[in-house]
Amino acid sequence: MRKIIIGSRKSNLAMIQTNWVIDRLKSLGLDYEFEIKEIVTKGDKILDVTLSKVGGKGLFVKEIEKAMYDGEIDIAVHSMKDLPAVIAEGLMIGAVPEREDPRDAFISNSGQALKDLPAGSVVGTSSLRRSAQVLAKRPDLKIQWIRGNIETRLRKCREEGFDAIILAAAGIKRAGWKDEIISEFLDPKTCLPAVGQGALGIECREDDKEIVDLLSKINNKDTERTVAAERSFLHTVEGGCQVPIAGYATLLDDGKISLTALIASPDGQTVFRETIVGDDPVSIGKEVAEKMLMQGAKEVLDQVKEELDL
Ligand SMILES: NCc1[nH]cc(CCC(=O)O)c1CC(=O)O
Repeated sequence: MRKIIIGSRKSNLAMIQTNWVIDRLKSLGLDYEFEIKEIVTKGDKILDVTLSKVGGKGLFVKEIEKAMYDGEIDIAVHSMKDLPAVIAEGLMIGAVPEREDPRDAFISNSGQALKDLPAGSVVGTSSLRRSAQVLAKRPDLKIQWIRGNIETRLRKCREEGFDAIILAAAGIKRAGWKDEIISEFLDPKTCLPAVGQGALGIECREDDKEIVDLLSKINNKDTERTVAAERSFLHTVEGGCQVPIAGYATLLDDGKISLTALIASPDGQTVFRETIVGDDPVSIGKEVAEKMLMQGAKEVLDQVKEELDL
């Protein structure tokens, strides 16, 4: 019997996600044993600067990928939205299970919705994507950077002068918090989710056929296709840095994919938003990206990268 070793960051959410995947794999009833190996990443160590300044995506994955190359672990469970658009050579996403709620959750101390918050209220987030979209709707609010895991942010929200914070609904739900702590589920029209938000990406070595085969059994085709469209958009526009970019795709009744993409300036004053419908995820992602870049989103992105010194 093969023992499969799964690498995980030690945060509460990472462990919950890893255990969720292990349960899914165990329920297949195959003869495997599973063990979790904790891995500390650079993103877990750096807590004092905004993520966008220290390299954004990839920060949570490098050490995990090294452990995979070294054969220390066989599988790694990632939040899809933390994965860079390009997966490291020799590794692959073996499964994208069914997506959790992709929306952002607005949590205010008063219980008020985003539109009802008094002018000058302080909203905590460390995501340029969220802050740009909040400021686009409510330029009268103040954004204050906040870091830490879900529990830390919820505590800081109450204790450190914030009026509200924004977190991914998926993380809150997976971590076992009740919907009642959420003041408002932000509609994708108000705050378009991050590429891959709410989905997990399960990484493995390409040449480990046994694991590739095993993971394919917990893949969800619909989630895989929609997330692939979002990631194709990300891949075409980005080049590895943290900018106010959002992408969210859904499946239509006729089987086509509808992909909405957004690129904004950090102050929310300039927003490019496009929806495109098609069959092939990779082509529509590329197409929507090229369209937006041509319409002027390229200048916005270049400006952001310059300001962040990327
Ligand atoms: N960048 C942090 C991160 N990466 C994945 C999640 C959880 C939700 C998900 O799977 O998208 C979160 C927390 C958050 O954004 O509130």
